Amino acid sequence: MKAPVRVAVTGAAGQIGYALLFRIASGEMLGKDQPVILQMLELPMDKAQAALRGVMMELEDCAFPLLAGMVGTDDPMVAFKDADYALLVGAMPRGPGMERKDLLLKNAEIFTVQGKALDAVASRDVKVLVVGNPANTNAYIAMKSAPNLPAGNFTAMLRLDHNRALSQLAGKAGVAVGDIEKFVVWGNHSSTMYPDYRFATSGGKSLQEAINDADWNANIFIPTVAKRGAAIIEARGLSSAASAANAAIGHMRDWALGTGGKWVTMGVPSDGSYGIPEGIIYGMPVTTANGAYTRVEGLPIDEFSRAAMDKTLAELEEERAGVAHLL
Ligand SMILES: NC(=O)c1ccc[n+]([C@@H]2O[C@H](COP(=O)([O-])OP(=O)(O)OC[C@H]3O[C@@H](n4cnc5c(N)ncnc54)[C@H](O)[C@@H]3O)[C@@H](O)[C@H]2O)c1
Ligand SMILES: O=C(O)C[C@H](O)C(=O)O
Repeated sequence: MKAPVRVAVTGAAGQIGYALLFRIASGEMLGKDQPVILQMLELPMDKAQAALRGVMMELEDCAFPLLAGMVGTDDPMVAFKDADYALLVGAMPRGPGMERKDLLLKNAEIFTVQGKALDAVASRDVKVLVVGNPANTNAYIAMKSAPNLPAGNFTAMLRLDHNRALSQLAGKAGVAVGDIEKFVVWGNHSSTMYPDYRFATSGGKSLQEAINDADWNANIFIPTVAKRGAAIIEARGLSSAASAANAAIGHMRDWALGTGGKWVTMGVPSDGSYGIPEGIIYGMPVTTANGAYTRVEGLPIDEFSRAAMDKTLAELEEERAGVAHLL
């Protein structure tokens, strides 16, 4: 049996937390041979702490063989102590009629505090996934608040957008969702994101050639993926939770265990490629192996894509300027 690893989850008693923790404890994220210690953070309020105690009772009642320990706390310094993985979920969700960036100033402070705590006490190799919105800029805030950790340890979740797009593409092209490769969502987890299937294949055949419909791309596909979060809020009255947890599991599993050459989308600090200024947390195609991600480099960017990539970049730069005073 492997030695246990420490997985910190914030917002553990929230909607996503409830859909996430049981899957981590069952081995779906890090493998069926990897014991985990769950370190769960909630707000220092009676209601939140009571809800967290309830979640911990339920985790106990599952008798997961891989659950080697649990910590429930309201202190980030306890939750992140020696953490190997940190899933930063706890933040306010948006409601109907809001954009995710409307949450920025409400949620920003969470990520300065948690970035500092990660910097102080987490494993130096901690893999951080920011889910709480606006995810890219919150990841940027956490990264900047943790100067002693490698910037590359901080990522934002665009995997839900990636998965949403795969299902739309599979439906349109009449292919199996699991056969689609070389797809990416560029930029911000917001309505400016750019889902891009120019390079995508299914069974080795080009999806762009199979679909061959520029109007569908611009007027149906891109807006459907970009506005899917809002459509779910409209339908449920609450933002996505099970699909968000599923995306978080996929993001972390791939980062830890590798994609075997397959592309996935991760929000990662730019290295300056594709004209994206260094440090901006931007959705990019990556492959992963041996616990590290590698950006897919050298893809051709046509005029339509350049405009879309610049638009989502401009929004990220605006968000960054809006939190500069906190960093
Ligand atoms: N990136 C994505 O694709 C994606 C997808 C879905 C949701 N989200 C975002 O994830 C976040 C959580 O969504 P949810 O539906 O689980 O919300 P929720 O309100 O159900 O749960 C959030 C939990 O976080 C806790 N919390 C708040 N501040 C905290 C802090 N400082 N420390 C620890 N815990 C804290 C709250 O008490 C609550 O229990 C929201 O910001 C939402 O917009 C992102
Ligand atoms: O849309 C939201 O506010 C929640 C989440 O980011 C989503 O994409 O479902």
